[in-house]
Amino acid sequence: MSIISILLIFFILFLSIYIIYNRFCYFSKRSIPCPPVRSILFGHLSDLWSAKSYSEQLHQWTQQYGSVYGIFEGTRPVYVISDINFIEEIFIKQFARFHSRRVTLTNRVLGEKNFNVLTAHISQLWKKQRKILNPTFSGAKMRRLLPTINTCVNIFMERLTTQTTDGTIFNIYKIYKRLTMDVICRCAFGIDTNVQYDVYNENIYMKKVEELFAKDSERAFLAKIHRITAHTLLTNICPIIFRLKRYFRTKNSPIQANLWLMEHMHEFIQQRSTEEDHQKKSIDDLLQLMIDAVHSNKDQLLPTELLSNVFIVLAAGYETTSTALGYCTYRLALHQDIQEKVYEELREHWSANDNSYDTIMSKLTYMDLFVKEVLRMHPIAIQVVNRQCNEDTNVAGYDIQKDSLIQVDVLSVHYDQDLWGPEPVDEFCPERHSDKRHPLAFMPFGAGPRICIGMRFALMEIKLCLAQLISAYHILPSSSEGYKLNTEEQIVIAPEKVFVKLEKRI
Ligand code: HEM
Repeated sequence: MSIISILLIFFILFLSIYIIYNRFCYFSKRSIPCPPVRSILFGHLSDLWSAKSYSEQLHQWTQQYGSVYGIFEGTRPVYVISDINFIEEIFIKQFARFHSRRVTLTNRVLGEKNFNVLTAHISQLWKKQRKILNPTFSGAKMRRLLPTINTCVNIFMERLTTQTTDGTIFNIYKIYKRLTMDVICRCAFGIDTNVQYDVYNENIYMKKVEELFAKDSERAFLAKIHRITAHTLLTNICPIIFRLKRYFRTKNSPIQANLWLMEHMHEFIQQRSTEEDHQKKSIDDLLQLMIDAVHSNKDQLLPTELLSNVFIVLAAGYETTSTALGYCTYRLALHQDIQEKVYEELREHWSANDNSYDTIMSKLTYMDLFVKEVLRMHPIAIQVVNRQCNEDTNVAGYDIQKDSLIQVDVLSVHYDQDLWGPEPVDEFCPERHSDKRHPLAFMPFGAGPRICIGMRFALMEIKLCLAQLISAYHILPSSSEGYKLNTEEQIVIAPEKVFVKLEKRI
């Protein structure tokens, strides 16, 4: 080897080390604290992926490094924030510069034409979709869906009577999953999948959606590599490899389940478009509402965008809501006094025949405080509460470079004594929500213009189900001592199981 080649190799090596070193100085140059970097390839991702819980790890670092600190995804800087003013700047005041979330491998594989309102990272695209979809989730439209949800809850109650006899301990979370799947399939596509009666676990949609959530698709090997190459010249390499892999049909990955579901959702839309106008008029589901919204809007959605949004409603509406119901039930079993207060309120203001939207959403004020406290203590989908910086800017005195990422540490916000005192933040206390708090202190559904579009839908479903359940049954913990939940974090932070006993109220 000539001396020139050796020098060249050394030069390239030196230059690469210099560039990487320089990248890792991003936060120290800005006097922002940063945990030690243990992997020059993955940055802090190796710590986060090996931690039991991604969100707990961020929360732990916040306690060590403060309410604004930095970590690296590969060499990409990520601001982890729980400072309320910083959050307000990003999510509201400077939203135009932070309109998108992290772009994942799934987004890249599906491509721009398949973006939905959750994944769209191009401002115009997201704005157009959100504008078209917002009316679909309005209070008035939710009112129309309430009877359908009620039908599903009635089946749920029926299943409870046949599956449980007094005193039997059982995992109610499993039954909630079937309920929310039934609700979303009926409300979104008007189809009765019979999933609540599917005792042999044969429902294919249920199976595919479970696969979708079984593993965090962002932790698959290729997705991990994508996370570190996404903002380098190698950005397209992982999507290309994935497509090749798909060609050779690798089974059971969440992305495969995603593609399978998309292909089958397509059939529903096709079927709906062949129906006569007079048939469609009698249909009250989200799909039809979306189709109507598309036609009444001059910025039309592409058929692929419509499909992708139909899919995201199914995916986002299932796991999150069943998990919220699981946590609510756990808290009711644990705090019998609070359960009695919810029950008393129901006796006073609600009857099974009066399932009006206004009663459920406005009259049950203690139920509202209770659900809020559950979601404060058990926020579910907090990894998605992130924003990407699309233009260099200054936020609260910090210079933020284009392409860096902002991740909100929601756990630290929800457990901040200054925001949630004077009662200790580890105490379950629904009443604390009666006091006026900073609007961004409560972020289970995110915040700002990109807040969860299905929030109203989810709350309606949760409250209606709890109203029926608490009126009919006394919920008891499965054990009198050490009644605890084991949780695991994939895309959502979910309990493994929620064991309870039910006793019929007289
Ligand atoms: C308890 C239940 C739910 C929780 C905790 C939850 C949580 C969240 C969170 C944290 C976000 C991110 C918001 C942000 O970045 O600021 C989000 C976005 C979203 N959620 Fe939900 N969600 C729930 C139920 C639902 C339901 C039932 C649907 C649909 C029917 C839904 C559809 C969506 C969509 C489409 C987005 C993306 C909105 C956008 O980017 O414009 N979610 N959700």
